[in-house]
Formats: sequence, C-alpha cells, structure tokens
Amino acid sequence: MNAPVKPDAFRVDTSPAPDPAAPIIRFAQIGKTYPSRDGQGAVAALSGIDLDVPKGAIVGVIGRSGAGKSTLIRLVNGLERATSGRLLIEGEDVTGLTEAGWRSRRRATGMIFQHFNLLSSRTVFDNVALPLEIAGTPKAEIEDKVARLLDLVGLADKRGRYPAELSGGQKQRVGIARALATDPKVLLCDEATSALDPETTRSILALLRQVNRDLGITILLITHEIPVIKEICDRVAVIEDGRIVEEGDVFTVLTRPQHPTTARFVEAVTGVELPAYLEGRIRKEARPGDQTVLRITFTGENATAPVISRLSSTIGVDVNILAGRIDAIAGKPFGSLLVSVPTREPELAAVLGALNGLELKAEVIGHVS
Ligand SMILES: Nc1ncnc2c1ncn2[C@@H]1O[C@H](COP(=O)(O)OP(=O)(O)OP(=O)(O)O)[C@@H](O)[C@H]1O
Repeated sequence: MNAPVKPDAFRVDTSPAPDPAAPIIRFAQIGKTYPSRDGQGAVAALSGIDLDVPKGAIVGVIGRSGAGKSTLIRLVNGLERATSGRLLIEGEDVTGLTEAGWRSRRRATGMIFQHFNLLSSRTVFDNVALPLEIAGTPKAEIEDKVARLLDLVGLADKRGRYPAELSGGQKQRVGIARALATDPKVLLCDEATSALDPETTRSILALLRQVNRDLGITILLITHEIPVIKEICDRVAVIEDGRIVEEGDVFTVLTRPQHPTTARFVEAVTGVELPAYLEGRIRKEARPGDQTVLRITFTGENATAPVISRLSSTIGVDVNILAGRIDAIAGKPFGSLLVSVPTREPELAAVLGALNGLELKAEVIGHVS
C-alpha cells in the first residue's frame, strides 16, 4: 500500500531553484565607512568592492596592513555592517539582516583567528564543544562530534589539555575544530597562520586544504603573505586602500601580475638579489672578455632545466647560474634566475634571441669580468 500523501506534497514551490553555479558569497559594490577614531570625519575602509567567492573554492584576499582585509572578512559574519552595496550569502541578501538574523546565519560560517581566541580556562575538548553548547546540542551528540573533530585535526590525545599547554599550531588546530563544530558551509580565516613558523604554517594550510576538499567547505581567507595564497588558494583578490586592484585565478595573477602592488607581493617570493660578492664588481659598460649578467624570469610556461641546457647544448654557450629563486604553482615553475653568459658576439645575441624565442623575459643587469 502506498504511504498516505501529505497535504504539503501538492504545494507548488514557487521560489526560484538555487543556482548551483552561483557564488556562495557575493560582495556587490560594497563600501564601509567608519567614523574616524578622533571623532573628526570618517575613514573609508572599503569602497566599491565587487568580489565573488565560488562555492567550494579557497579564495584569498591579500593586502598590506590597513588595506581593509579585516573589515572585508568581518562583513561575512556580521561583525561589521556595510555602509553601501549589497552582500549576498548563499543567494540571500544579508545586507540589512538584524542581529537576531545574524545569530542563526553565523552558524553557517566558522571563523579562525591569528591569535586563536581560545578560552584559557577551558580544556581543548570544552573549547571545541562551546559552539555546540550554545546551540543547545544534546550532551551525547557533543561528545561524539567533538571526538570526531579532534580526530580530524589530529588532537585526539590532547582533549583534556588546556590552551597554555599547547603549541601555536596545536592551538590553531583547536580553533579549526571549534570553527567546524556547527557544520559551517564557509570557513573564514583571519591571518590564521601569521603567528606560526613556516613549517607549522604549512601543516595548518594542509589541514585547511583537507577541510576544503573532504568536507566541501568554502574558505575565504585574508593574509599579507603571498606564500599562503600560493600554497592553498584557487583564487586571489589583491586589496589596497579599500579597493580590489586585481583579482583572478592564482596561477594567472601570480605569474602575470598586472598591478604594481601585486607585482611587489609576487617579487617577495620570486625576486632574486644580486649575490653580495658581485655587487661591487658589476659594471654598466662591457669590456672585452666580460660576462654579461642576465635576469631570466620564468612565468610558469617554460621549464627551467630545458632552457638552461638548450642554451648550453644547442647554442654552445656556457651558462653560469649565479642565483635563483624558482617556485612552482600548479607544478609549473615561476621565479627568476640570475645567470652569466659571455658578453662577446655573436654568442650574447644568440642567447638573447633564444630566450626571446622561448618567450622568457631576459634583462641585462650588467657586466662582470
Ligand atoms: N573600528 C574602526 N574605527 C575606525 N577606523 C577603523 C576601524 N577599524 C578599521 N579602521 C580603519 O579602516 C581601515 C582598514 O582597516 P582593516 O583593519 O580592515 O585593515 P587590514 O587590512 O585588516 O589591516 P591589518 O592587517 O593591519 O589588520 C584602516 O584605515 C583602519 O584604520
């Protein structure tokens, strides 16, 4: 026998079907002005921000101190309110949401912080349990969920410890477990690795990547460190003076930065200085028998090894590598190499021609004997 049909089954749903391709967060012409701290006038922290955060992506916002990063991220969980524009989360316009509306919305958004924000008087277990207690979750369910979360972040054996007994990386793992307790769809990361050493940073970023991939949680992070962007983000927005000056997929933005601010951030990881022993010896004018120092910039399209070996084997020129900083994004090299090659012709012209043919940027830095 068929199950009795509930009256609701005949009700036609007239609300528009959710668009699976729609961004999970959309900033549309968002502006935020604070009254200035001295009470005289106003500070425009954000102006005309247009930014989409695709569902399931990891999006990074990078900028220097005061650029507006914290303000931007704090809008997403209602800790700040926009003064103009519209903010949409999961298609819902949250711009005018009341505090009560935000209270339930915040459950769909976890957040982690630079200084972890753990309660020192609570154990690891109790810190992670806190959002569940606030939500009125039954005790047995809390026990089960917190145990699973501590497993996920690799802290099952630390459940009875207090924050003061943990390393920075372990504290951030507690922060991540706590942020995931309410099954958020979005995780906001506010400079989450800025207080950590490089190795711990890598392990936390790997955990965030795992959370994104395995749990399908969208991540919006803010940082002033380009390695963080390079390591885990799919997309990046560069913010300066409250405006987004460049935005796109990480590979394109990092390998072909269009804005000077982006270029400066990228240079910090790919730029290479002239070695100290050459600094005093480098000259503008070439003399007979000199070596020419070139900076070759790799933008991800050409592998470094074939380039160098091609110069040596096919053109018959000896290439000395003086310094280099080559990184990889999506398995493709990007960075720069300082090399020296003979100044005499036709070798130098052949080298520059070959590099040009490979669409590599080559700059003459100077000459050394
Ligand atoms: N509550 C506030 N009252 C007044 N001005 C503020 C307030 N919060 C931020 N600002 C100002 O807004 C601008 C953007 O600040 P915000 O903290 O968003 O930048 P940020 O990029 O996160 O900087 P940092 O990395 O130093 O935290 C700055 O000029 C800042 O001084």
